[in-house]
Amino acid sequence: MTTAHYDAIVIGAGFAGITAARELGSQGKRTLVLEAKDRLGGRAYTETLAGHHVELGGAWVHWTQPHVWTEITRYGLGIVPDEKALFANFPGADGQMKTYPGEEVLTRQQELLERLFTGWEEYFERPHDPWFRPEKLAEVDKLSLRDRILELELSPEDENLLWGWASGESGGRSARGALTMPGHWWAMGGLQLIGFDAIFNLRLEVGMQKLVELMAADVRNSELRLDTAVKAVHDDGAAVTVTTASGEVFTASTAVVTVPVNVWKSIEFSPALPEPYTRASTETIGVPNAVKLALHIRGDFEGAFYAQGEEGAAFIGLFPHRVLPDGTQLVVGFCVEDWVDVNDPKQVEEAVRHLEPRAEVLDYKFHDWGRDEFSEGGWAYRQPGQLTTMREIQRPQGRLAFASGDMANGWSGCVDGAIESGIVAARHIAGLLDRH
Ligand SMILES: Cc1cc2nc3c(=O)[nH]c(=O)nc-3n(C[C@H](O)[C@H](O)[C@H](O)COP(=O)(O)OP(=O)(O)OC[C@H]3O[C@@H](n4cnc5c(N)ncnc54)[C@H](O)[C@@H]3O)c2cc1C
Repeated sequence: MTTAHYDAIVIGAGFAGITAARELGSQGKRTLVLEAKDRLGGRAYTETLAGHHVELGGAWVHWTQPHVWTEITRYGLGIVPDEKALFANFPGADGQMKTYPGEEVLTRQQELLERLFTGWEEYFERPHDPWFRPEKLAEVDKLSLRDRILELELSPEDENLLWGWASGESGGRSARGALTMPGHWWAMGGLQLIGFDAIFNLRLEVGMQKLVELMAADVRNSELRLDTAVKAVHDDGAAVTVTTASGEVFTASTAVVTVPVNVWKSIEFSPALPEPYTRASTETIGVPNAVKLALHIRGDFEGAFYAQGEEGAAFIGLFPHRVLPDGTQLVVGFCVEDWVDVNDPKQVEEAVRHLEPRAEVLDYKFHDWGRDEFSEGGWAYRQPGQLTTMREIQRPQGRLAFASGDMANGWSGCVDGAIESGIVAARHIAGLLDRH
């Protein structure tokens, strides 16, 4: 049993946790960071495939994302764009996969996205304060992406350009995803396509996990324990006691809980968390069945491509990443339901070939975020109604503050939002410590 006393215990060492620890350390507060995995980064997870960095978690960043861009500037990191798609495969009007010239179909898809968000400036007048116009938010927060696409009364071919996108981002079904999720990103990106589209293209040369490691190296007054899963958190009003899965006990004046929202329900909090917290965790914000794959492929075609399946496809999309000098390429795939066993290379190849029949899979790496007990889901993608109540789950409880990229005010669902959320939680905790 360990009894050392800290100012704050930070639970989780993803971007939110490391940011909170760095903020608190810079103000002279002593922290203990407890991380369940054997590495930093959480949903930022960089691997190597065919000799190149590939991201199995968060990948894309952009200068319109103020918090992550500050870190990129601070550490002087380079960025690389993904390969531009020369052709794109989508389901055509009859539902069968069809190849289009890349530029033509992607422009058409973008025009449809513009229609989806026409007039959207009314809803998020101040994007970093999504509740600024509550009466307007109430009008749209109840809608799913499916509701809005059906409202547009598009031709079957145009609808098919959107179903794969909408269902993929939503985590399997376009009826699951709240329209306000991409709508808020649209507002954050300057209420225009260019700002929205830009967040799906640039990655860090050194890999996303390296950024969190650089930030962690700058955390002062702190101890870090990896392989230390937290099982219980008790706030007795005077101090916080944290018990780990192996039975170790740590105490501190406060704690910052930065595990994903979906994981809250798996930790015993006493007193119990208020109902909105348990509801959000049980309903899920992070998409429940997210598998991300990095694939090394070759095929009898020139250049990079983009492919998007129909709603319900085994792989919801293939995104171009890098064409290698030998003509083979790295692509990224997402699988959002249990329709394919990603441990089985034959099933993976079949799913890839549904989207691009000429592709041959040489090798691949993946991470199943849904089955990962320390994330219980992938990227955050709220469901209808969840934005209206999100503010309730941001509130500190007693000596606990909560931080997560899943519930940021700004770029929720992104690394940027995780950093924002870590800063806000640390500010609250530092204030609490200073007052006592
Ligand atoms: C497949 C995928 C693709 C994505 N793509 C992008 C993208 O392109 N761009 C972008 O900006 N964002 C993207 N995201 C989202 C982004 O990765 C997350 O928003 C961000 O990394 C979340 O950071 P966090 O610190 O809030 O949570 P996490 O990174 O999940 O950190 C939480 C930490 O808590 C730890 N933990 C959990 N339970 C316990 C416990 N019981 N005890 C101790 N520790 C525990 C976890 O191991 C983890 O390290 C993506 C996410 C996924 C999964």
